Amino acid sequence: MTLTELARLHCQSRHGSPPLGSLQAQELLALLPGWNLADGGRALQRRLDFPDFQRTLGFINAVGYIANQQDHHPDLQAAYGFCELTWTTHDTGGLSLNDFICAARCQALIDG
Ligand SMILES: C[C@H](O)[C@H](O)[C@H]1CNC2=NC(N)=NC(=O)C2=N1
Repeated sequence: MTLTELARLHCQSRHGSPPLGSLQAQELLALLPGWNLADGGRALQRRLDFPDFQRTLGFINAVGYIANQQDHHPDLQAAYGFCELTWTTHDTGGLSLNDFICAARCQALIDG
């Protein structure tokens, strides 16, 4: 799979599914340069830096649009010039393909 193909997938309900294994997570992580696993492999994370608050907020709004469209929602930490995105799947207690799909869609916002 390529990053573009990953970003074209759609999130699905993961209720009752087990989290991804670490091998699958590592394979998907390889498609997303700049992203890291966090929380003992239960989350996917990236910090994005922006020159000002307006652009930080603009990015967060675009992420919010994706999250509502995909019904998959990130944990967000932000300040004037950065946003840290953390994707994890509450329904599985760890990572799912949904986290990688949403990270790829957010990455596409930056890469164009
Ligand atoms: C009912 C609804 O589809 C679920 O609660 C969705 C909503 N957004 C979600 N977001 C995240 N990050 N994990 C989930 O398991 C999740 N579940």
